[in-house]
Amino acid sequence: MAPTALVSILTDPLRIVNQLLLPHTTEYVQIDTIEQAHEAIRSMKIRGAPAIASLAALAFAAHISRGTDASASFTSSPDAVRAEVESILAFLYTARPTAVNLGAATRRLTATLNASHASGKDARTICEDLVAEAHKVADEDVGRNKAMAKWGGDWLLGRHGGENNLNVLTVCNTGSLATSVRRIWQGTIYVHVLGLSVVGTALGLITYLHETQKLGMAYYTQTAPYHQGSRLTALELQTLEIPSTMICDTMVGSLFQHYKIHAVAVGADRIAKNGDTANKIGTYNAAVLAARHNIPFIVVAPISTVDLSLADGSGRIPIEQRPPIEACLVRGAIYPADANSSQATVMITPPGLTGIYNPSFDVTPAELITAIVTEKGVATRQPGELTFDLSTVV
Ligand SMILES: CSC[C@H]1O[C@H](OP(=O)(O)O)[C@H](O)[C@@H]1O
Repeated sequence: MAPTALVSILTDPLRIVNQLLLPHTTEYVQIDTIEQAHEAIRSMKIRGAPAIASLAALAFAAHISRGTDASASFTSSPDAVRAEVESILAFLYTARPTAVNLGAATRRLTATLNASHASGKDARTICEDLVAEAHKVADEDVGRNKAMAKWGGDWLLGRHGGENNLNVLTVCNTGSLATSVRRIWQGTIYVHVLGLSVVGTALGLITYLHETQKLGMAYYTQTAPYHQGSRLTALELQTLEIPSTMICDTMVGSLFQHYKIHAVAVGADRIAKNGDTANKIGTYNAAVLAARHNIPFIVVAPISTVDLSLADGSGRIPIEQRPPIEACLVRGAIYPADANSSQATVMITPPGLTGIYNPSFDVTPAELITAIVTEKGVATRQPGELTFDLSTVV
């Protein structure tokens, strides 16, 4: 029974659901300041490349709006606005290094600032332009996710000759919790309302197959150590009653040996010009095994994830090294858990353990990727080519 939408009756301008506590605890965190937005991204209370960019944009918009309402010092002149905006965007950009969407959003808002400033607008008008653009950053996600889901789903169905009951593996979480779902409730803004239909990127493709009666089974990896799969993808697929099977990260090879898998579909945090793709740690493993088993490997991500300034991903994509302690802990509930279970964090390693490698992402070379899907369409490599020409999908 899908739960009804858990909507927080809010009296504050901006809140997010704290994804560190899902699925056992649904807690909304109030984001009042740029610093709180930075901390929420850094600590992964909110995560997912597009969702990170949307929160940054909405927190930025709230800050600017409050400033103009309170006639803050930075609204005294266009130059004062510029100084404030550049400082805020530079700070937000430092929250997490790998996902390019955050950087794309800050560059987009900087472009709006420069255009408004250069056109001689007064301080308040520049601020209004910035707030409008920031809201667009947050609101564009849902429409483009639906477009990607259809492009990718139709491409895969075409690849399999109209076969029904496709089995698709995904890694990490790429549903509505990783993208932007902004709702206005009684005049306030909130991001992520549980129970809403999952769209997302790769999980959007899976949802599209389900909604068109073409999905057999959605497989997903637990995705340790944050457990985006066990905690978030499991919650989203259960909520929408999509047939799904969870596997441990180490089981991808066995799954491919013993079950018919029609595709692997994953999201992305940064795609280089040649198609090399940074995504959640474990994605490269799945890509190597998919190639070994001749399984199509599909990357689904919005255009804002493509970084054309990078020729390729070899050594050029910053890979976030998360705190070692995060690989020693598991967040969940005391077993047996039920709907009223309270949150628990358990250490699984000996106290004081040292020597821990904990990269949050890896890079999958373009040659292991079969298709890259954006809201503009599907790119595939030309026969014999090891890299992509992404010009048709950006
Ligand atoms: C819709 S893209 C989500 C993308 O972000 C995840 O990383 P994290 O949970 O650390 O933000 C993962 O790489 C997903 O593919």
